[in-house]
Amino acid sequence: MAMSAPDTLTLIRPDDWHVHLRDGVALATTVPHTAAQFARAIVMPNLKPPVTTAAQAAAYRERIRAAIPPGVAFEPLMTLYLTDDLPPEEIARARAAGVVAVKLYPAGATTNSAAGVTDIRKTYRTLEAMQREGLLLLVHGEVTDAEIDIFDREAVFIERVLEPLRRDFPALRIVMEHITTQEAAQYVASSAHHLAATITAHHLLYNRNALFTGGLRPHHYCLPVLKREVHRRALLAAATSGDPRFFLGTDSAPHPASLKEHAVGCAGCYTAPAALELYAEAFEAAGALERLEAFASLHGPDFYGLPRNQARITLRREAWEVPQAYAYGDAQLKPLRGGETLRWRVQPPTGASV
Ligand SMILES: NC(=O)N[C@@H](CC(=O)O)C(=O)O
Ligand SMILES: [Zn+2]
Ligand SMILES: [Zn+2]
Repeated sequence: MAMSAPDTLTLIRPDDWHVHLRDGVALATTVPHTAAQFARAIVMPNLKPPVTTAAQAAAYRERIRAAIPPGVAFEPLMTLYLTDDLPPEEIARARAAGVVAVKLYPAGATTNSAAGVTDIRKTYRTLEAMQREGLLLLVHGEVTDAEIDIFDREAVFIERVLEPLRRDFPALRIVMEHITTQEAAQYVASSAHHLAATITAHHLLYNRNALFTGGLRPHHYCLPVLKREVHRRALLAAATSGDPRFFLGTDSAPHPASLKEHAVGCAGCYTAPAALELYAEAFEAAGALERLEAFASLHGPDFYGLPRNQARITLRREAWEVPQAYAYGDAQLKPLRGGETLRWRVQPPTGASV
């Protein structure tokens, strides 16, 4: 990594291996933010209705491309949404259309997961096709059983779902998305092959106290929910370890402010406008800024079997205030840290209002 001065950090342009861009008018806000920082992004398929066919993924990719600002290089990498009856035949079509992965949402686990998988065994023929065709499986790794405490759902998922799944599909490449616990970090770090994990900036920066500091903080609510400090530290250690199984996935997940600040508030933190700055803050606090490039720009493409990017991006130590809100169609979208000052800034600045 070129670190010409401690106040400047230049790295290969990163990719975001887990992002929600939504659809329709939302794309005018989300796509410029993500494309300003990231060369590529794995685009989540949990639209309403979900993206379940190769043709839908290709059409969605065109809508995203139409929202990329002129002169900006950005490639959306598309995913399909796994359901109990996603036909195995769709996998070859998906691969031919450039789809790189399929996303497993246990039914009821998170936003727009109602159409998700009710029993993993129902998807086995499709998983076989994925293993054969080389598509990755991305997982939201939480069980949904009402009797399992929300803070334990990730660890129980590993034991009950992921471990048997990996035994049954030893050649399937799996990414445990947005891991939040020490158990998940240890499980991934101790797995010999075909398993990796993404980590969000907010799970590196906050523990569950952030949900209740001075009152209920809906903009810190996401799924999997923030955990204890011991878990945050384990995630930070994993992200900064240099272990190629861990890489960047923001899980930037926009919702209108009115639905976040609501009696039944939506889960998701909007971090895209300052994503790299937030990661830089977390890595710097761990004394590991020199490890940011591998986590943000190298490990992801290596695991996905895609080329590393050529272009570079520079962060400068510069105080700037994150806008309180962005226009989001007719609604308002409040980013994480809105109205607060960050100490790193991507050059040229990207977090401005759209
Ligand atoms: N992370 C979240 O809290 N929300 C995501 C869904 C998800 O990634 O689980 C969303 O789509 O809003
Ligand atoms: Zn998720
Ligand atoms: Zn997500």
